[in-house]
Amino acid sequence: MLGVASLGDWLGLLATSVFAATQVESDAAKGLAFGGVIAVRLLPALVLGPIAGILADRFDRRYTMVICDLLRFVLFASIPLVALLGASGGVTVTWAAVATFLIEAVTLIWIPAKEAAVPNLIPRARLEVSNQLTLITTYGITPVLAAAVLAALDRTVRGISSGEPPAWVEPAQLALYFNSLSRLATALVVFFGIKEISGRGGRPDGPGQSVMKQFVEGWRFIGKTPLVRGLVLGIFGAFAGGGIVIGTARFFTNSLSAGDAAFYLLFGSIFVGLAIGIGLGPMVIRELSRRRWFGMSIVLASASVLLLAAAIHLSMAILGAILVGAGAGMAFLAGTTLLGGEIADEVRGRVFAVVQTGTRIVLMLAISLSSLLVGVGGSRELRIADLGISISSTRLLLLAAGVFGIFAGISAFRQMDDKPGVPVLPDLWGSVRGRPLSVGESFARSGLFVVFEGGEGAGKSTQVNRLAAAVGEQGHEVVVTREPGATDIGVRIRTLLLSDGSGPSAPSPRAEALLYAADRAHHVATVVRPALARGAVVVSDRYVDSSLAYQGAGRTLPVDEVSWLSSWATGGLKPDLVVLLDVDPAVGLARAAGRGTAADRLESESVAFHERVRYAFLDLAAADPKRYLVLDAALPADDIARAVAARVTELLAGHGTDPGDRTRADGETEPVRPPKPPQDDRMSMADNAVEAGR
Ligand SMILES: Nc1ncnc2c1ncn2[C@@H]1O[C@H](COP(=O)(O)OP(=O)(O)O)[C@@H](O)[C@H]1O
Ligand SMILES: Cc1cn([C@H]2C[C@H](O)[C@@H](COP(=O)(O)OP(=O)(O)O)O2)c(=O)[nH]c1=O
Repeated sequence: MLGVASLGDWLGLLATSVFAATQVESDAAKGLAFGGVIAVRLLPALVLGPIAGILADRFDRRYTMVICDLLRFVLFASIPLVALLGASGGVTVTWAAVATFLIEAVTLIWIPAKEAAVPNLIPRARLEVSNQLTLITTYGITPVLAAAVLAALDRTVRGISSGEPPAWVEPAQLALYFNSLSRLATALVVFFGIKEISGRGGRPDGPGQSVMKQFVEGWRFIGKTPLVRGLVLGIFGAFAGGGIVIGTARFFTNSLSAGDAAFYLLFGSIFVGLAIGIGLGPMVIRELSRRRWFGMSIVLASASVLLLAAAIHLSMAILGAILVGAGAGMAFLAGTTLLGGEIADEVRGRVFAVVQTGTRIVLMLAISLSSLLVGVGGSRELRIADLGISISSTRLLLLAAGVFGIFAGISAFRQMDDKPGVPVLPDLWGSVRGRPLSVGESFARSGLFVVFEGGEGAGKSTQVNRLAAAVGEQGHEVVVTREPGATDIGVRIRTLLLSDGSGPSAPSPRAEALLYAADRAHHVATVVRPALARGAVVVSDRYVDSSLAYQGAGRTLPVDEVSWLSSWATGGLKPDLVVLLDVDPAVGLARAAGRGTAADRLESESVAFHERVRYAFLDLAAADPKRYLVLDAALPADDIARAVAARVTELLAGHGTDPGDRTRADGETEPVRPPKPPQDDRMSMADNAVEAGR
């Protein structure tokens, strides 16, 4: 209903401002005229915005909406009726202006009441979809539709009446009647159909607070709540960027030596972008944190303004405009949804009023100032003859707006980030593919976490014990542990995983991956983290990499899915050092067989399986060489033990002897002081091993 009713508004704004601009000659005057019309249209927001918010919070929102719509019904209808009743041209035009002003004023009161009511009607999870619909009809489809409908109406009327049509079927008048009736319909639907808008029993008397106090309180709430402040500033920033693009578009198309058609194309592109952003945005980013999405969208919009500033061809400018629209649309959608979902009912009306008043004022200032500025500066431009580009004031303004917007986006992002420490781009990428990164559980950690990895019979158990003895001798608390099976629950999981040979009783690959992850989650929570928090050196026989190698490469499950599962299980805990004992599967399996115990379910896998596992381990090590010590497992056990002890001693020294000074919040973050790369003979051993693996 809202979408249909706002049909004429957009076209009106555009048409009048262009019309005004064509009435004067000089560039500066054009700028002034274009900006001036828009400024006048948006002026009522300044006066009425604050009042609207208080009305929405103080009185029954349903009655506010119904009264506003009835007023608009009368006002819209009055414009053509005055002319029909035979008023003189001057009176008609004056009344049209007065009525438009009044309609604008009433709309200002209607919107916050409606916006504040919506979150009460719709479950939170559906809020985004509802906003999507409202915004896309208001900003995305309607302006385009309005142009099409008006053009079609015009042609039809002229076609039927062949010649000058009678006054009452003038397309513009028909559109006004249409507007008028759609308002009446909205009023009736809201009054009889959506009684729930009144909320919890209505609020006929409003809270017992003075209007002034309510006003001040609303502003204080916005200023003091970081999320709301970030949202409000971010939305303003997005509108300022959009405003500058609209305000400069006319002159910008000139600097591309493109005509009026190009201007309309550029203007239309912004709205196409808005529709794309609002309509498709949520589908693309899926589970991404909405708070992060908001900041990122503003950065996207601003960066696209930069693209626009640098555009040397109309196609580049159109792409820029579409992206500006998409970014602004997504920011607007995310912002509105966050505001609706996270702000208490009592202050919601005022916050929405500030947003709508603010956006109008920001838009007004951005459009009028920028069109004025480029109008004045339009004649001064620097031609770079060879490239055929002119560096006009328009481009400089766009450049400044883009840079400013990027800073605004980043600062909004920082203020309200709900996943601190989680890297931004991997999170975005993961979300697009349906697996957002989770926040690393933070805890104060002062110990050292060393993990041994490698194939069967590589000598991990042997080396774990050797290292534990060596570190213990240095006076550190050592916790020796392993996966799977270091806890009571783990022992039971281990039985499920490794006994029961093959056939239908064996877990399926995904079940196997989940069981290892379950063992790991419990192990990390009950053994590893508490020990690290105490400052102990934790030495584990296998950890996450085993899952990546065995379940990922071995069972050929997607490695990034297994990785995500493990990082969810561990809350992002990464080892400080992974010692990879690289062994030829033939050698390792023979050694394992030599232990005299029966081969378990995984040991019985094919040689090809174990080959895949081996190369997966080597790939992981090659991807993060700082964190890994790769050793050839064929070396004598004593040599290996010495190399490992040396590296761990170095790490312990690097952390300082007092474990207390290494307190940090752990997560996906690297250690504060990353271990130094291996030196001397250990280096050559590592290289040999990696070399052997290639
Ligand atoms: N560096 C080494 N050289 C030769 N044999 C070794 C070496 N390290 C361990 N072994 C032997 O290989 C077998 C498997 O060792 P183990 O530590 O149990 O490996 P894993 O825990 O990796 O399966 C044991 O019999 C052990 O004595
Ligand atoms: C930790 C882990 C182990 N495994 C496998 C590797 C081993 O074959 C098996 C048990 O490992 P392990 O305890 O090292 O057995 P052993 O001491 O007999 O060598 O579990 C995985 O497949 N995924 C994992 O995440």
